Amino acid sequence: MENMSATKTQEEQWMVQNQVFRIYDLVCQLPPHAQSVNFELRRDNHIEYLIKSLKQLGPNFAVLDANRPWLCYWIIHSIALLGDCVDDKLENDVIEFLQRCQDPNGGYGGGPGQMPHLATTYAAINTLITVGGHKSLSSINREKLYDFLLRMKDTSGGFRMHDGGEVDVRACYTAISVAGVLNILDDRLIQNAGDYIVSCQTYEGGIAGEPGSEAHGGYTFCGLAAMVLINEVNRLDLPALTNWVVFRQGVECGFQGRTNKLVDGCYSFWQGGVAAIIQRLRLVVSEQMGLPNTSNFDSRTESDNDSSDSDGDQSSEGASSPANDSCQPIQKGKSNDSPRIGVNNNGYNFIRGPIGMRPIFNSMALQQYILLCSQEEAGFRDKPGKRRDHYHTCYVLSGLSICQYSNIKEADSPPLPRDVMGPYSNLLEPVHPLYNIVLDKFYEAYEFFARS
Ligand SMILES: CC(C)=CCC/C(C)=C/CC/C(C)=C/COP(=O)(O)OP(=O)(O)O
Ligand SMILES: [Zn+2]
Repeated sequence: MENMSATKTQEEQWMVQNQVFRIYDLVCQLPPHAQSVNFELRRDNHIEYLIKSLKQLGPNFAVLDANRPWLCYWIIHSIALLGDCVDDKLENDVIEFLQRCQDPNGGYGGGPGQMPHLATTYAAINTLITVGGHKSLSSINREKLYDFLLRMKDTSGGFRMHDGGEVDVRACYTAISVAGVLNILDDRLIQNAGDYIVSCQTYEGGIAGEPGSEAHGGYTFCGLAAMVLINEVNRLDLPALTNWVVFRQGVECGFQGRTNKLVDGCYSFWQGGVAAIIQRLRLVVSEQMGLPNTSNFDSRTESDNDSSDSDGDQSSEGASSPANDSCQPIQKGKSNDSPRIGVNNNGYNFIRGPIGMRPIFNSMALQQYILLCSQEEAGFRDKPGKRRDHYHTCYVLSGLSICQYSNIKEADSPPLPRDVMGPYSNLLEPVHPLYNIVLDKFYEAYEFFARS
C-alpha cells in the first residue's frame, strides 16, 4: 500500500468532511410539517411478527433450506434488541435444532446433516449466545469448532467458507468472530489473516470481498471488525475508510452499500456498525492522520450545551482504552512483530472503554429513514416498495440501536432523549458492534467462556 503518512491534505480533507456534515445536518433537519410525523417504533407489532414467524416455522425451522441457523439468528437477535425473549419451549426448540445442525467434526451446517459452513456457524453461535444460559452455551463443541476453523484456514491467511469453498473477507470475519466470542482465537487462526484483509482495502477506502473487487459495506464491516479482533486495525488506512463510509449516507438519510447504488435499510447496520467501530478508534485514527492524540476533533459545538463532553477524557483513553488493543505504532500494510497482548481480550476492552469520537454519520437522519421508510406495520424492509423480511428486520433494528447509542461516551451509559428519534420508549438494547450481539448476552458469554 502506498505510504499514507499524514499530510496537510488529509487534515484538510477531514475538515472538508466535517463541513459537509454540518451542511448535511441542516439538510436533514426536520421540516416544520414533520412535527406531526409519527416516529414511534411499533415495538409490540414487531415482537408479535417475529414470535409468530418462529412458531410457524415449527421445531425444524423448515424454510430457506440452507439458511436455517440464519433465520434463527435474525429472529432471536431482533427479539432481543426489542428487549424481549421467547418462551422456554421455543428456546429449547432453537437449541435442539442447532444441536442437530452441528457437524460431528465441528461447525454448523445450514440444516441437519448439511456440510458445515462458516456463515451458518456464525449465525448458530450468535443465536446460541443470544439465547444464553448453560444449556445453550454448553451445547457448543468448542474443540471441534476450533478444528473446523483451522481446516477452513487458507494459505493466503484468509479462510474458506466451507470445504472447497470460496476465500473472502466474510469468511475471515465469521471465523474470527466465532473464535473471538468463544475464546478460542489464537495465533494459528490469526496468522496472515491481516495480510489478506489489508489486500482487500480498495482505492476508495472501503473493503471489498476479495482483492481487486469493489468496496462494499457488508465486507467493510467484516474486514474492519476482524482487524480489531486480531489487534491489527492500525494496518488499515483508517482515514480513507472513514472518508469512504461517511459518504455512503445518502440524501434519503439511509446508507447505500456501495458507490452509486440505492440506499437500503440493512446498511444501517453494515455501514452504521463500521461508523460505531471507528468512533472507538480515535487514537489510531489521529495517529494515522499525524494529529496529536489530544486533537479535539470530537468536541461538541456550544449549541450542544454539554460541558461534560469536553476533552477531559483524554487520559482515560490510555490503559483501558478501547483503542488500546489496536494501537501499536502504525505499520500500514505491514505485519506487527510485537506480541499481541490482549488478543484474547476478544472485544471486551473495546466495548468497555470510553468512546473517543462523536458520530461520524448523521444518526438522527438515519433514524428517520428507518422509522419512516424501512418500518412497516410489523417488520422492516429495505425501502418503500419492498416487502419486509427477517434479514432486513434484524439488520435495520441493529442499525437503529447503533444510532440510538452513537452519542454515548461510556459503555453502559444510557443515551440522552435528544439522541433518540421519536419517543424515548423507542430505545432498543445496545449491541456489541464487533459481533452484533446484544451487549448483556455478550457479557454473559464472555464470562462463561473465560471460565470454561
Ligand atoms: C457476517 C456476514 C455473512 C456478512 C455479509 C456481509 C454482506 C451483507 C455482504 C454483502 C454482499 C454483497 C456484495 C451484496 C450486494 O448485493 P446487491 O448488489 O444486491 O446490493 P447493493 O446494490 O446494495 O450493493
Ligand atoms: Zn438490504
